[in-house]
Amino acid sequence: MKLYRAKDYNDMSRKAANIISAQIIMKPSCVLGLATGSSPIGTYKQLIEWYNKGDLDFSQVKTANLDEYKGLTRDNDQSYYYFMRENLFRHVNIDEANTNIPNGMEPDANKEAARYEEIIKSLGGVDLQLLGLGHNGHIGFNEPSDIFPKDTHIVDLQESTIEANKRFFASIDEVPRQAYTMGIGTIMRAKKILLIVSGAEKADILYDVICGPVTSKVPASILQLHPDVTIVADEAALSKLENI
Ligand SMILES: O=P(O)(O)OC[C@H]1O[C@](O)(CO)[C@@H](O)[C@@H]1O
Repeated sequence: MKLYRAKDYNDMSRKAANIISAQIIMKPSCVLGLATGSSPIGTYKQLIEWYNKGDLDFSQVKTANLDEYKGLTRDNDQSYYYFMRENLFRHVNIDEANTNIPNGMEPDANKEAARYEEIIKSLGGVDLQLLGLGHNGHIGFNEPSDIFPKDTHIVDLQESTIEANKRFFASIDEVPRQAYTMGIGTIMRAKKILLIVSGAEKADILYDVICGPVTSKVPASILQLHPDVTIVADEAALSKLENI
């Protein structure tokens, strides 16, 4: 694992955007695995800024998002489809046909999981997977459990995740209870992984991810076994890792 220390959220976002930009410049037709949540918003803003300056071209880039809430339509402002459109896609020259997000409205979970896994395969796999870190150690929506789920699947969200994400909804009752997510195997098959972490409330879990045992109780700890992981974390998130 390579670990880069950022001063704060903005510095983390700039460093992460630099790594993604380098990927796009070195392979214009790359496949980016993308994430939602608060963590990547600054990274996407920075990429948009560089695109507007003429420094980046997304015309050949393909994307596959990690996850999507089950039961939210694309025009629901809390769907991850909506999030990606508002926070990145509509601001750059990416072809919508080249963007992929699980279909939260597909009622047949097995069918949607198989379809999404097949799409990632047909893209030739993910070149660079961007990840945020859940407070309970989840990546995508792979919650702590007894196993590392292999492929894309449907998941029951844990109370702590529902609690953490209720800030985006009018009330906790509106937070979906299920989501489609890439599996841990899907994520681990990415050629490179970029994990971004910000804030003191992630310090304990980031310590477990980097220094703790590899365990499905802390899903992101599996990243210790990936050959090409870069972590960009700010000082607050790294506060339990002073000696590293
Ligand atoms: O960046 P946040 O908002 O802390 O969320 C962390 C992770 O949780 C999710 O939002 C899912 O709950 C992921 O998409 C994200 O990477």
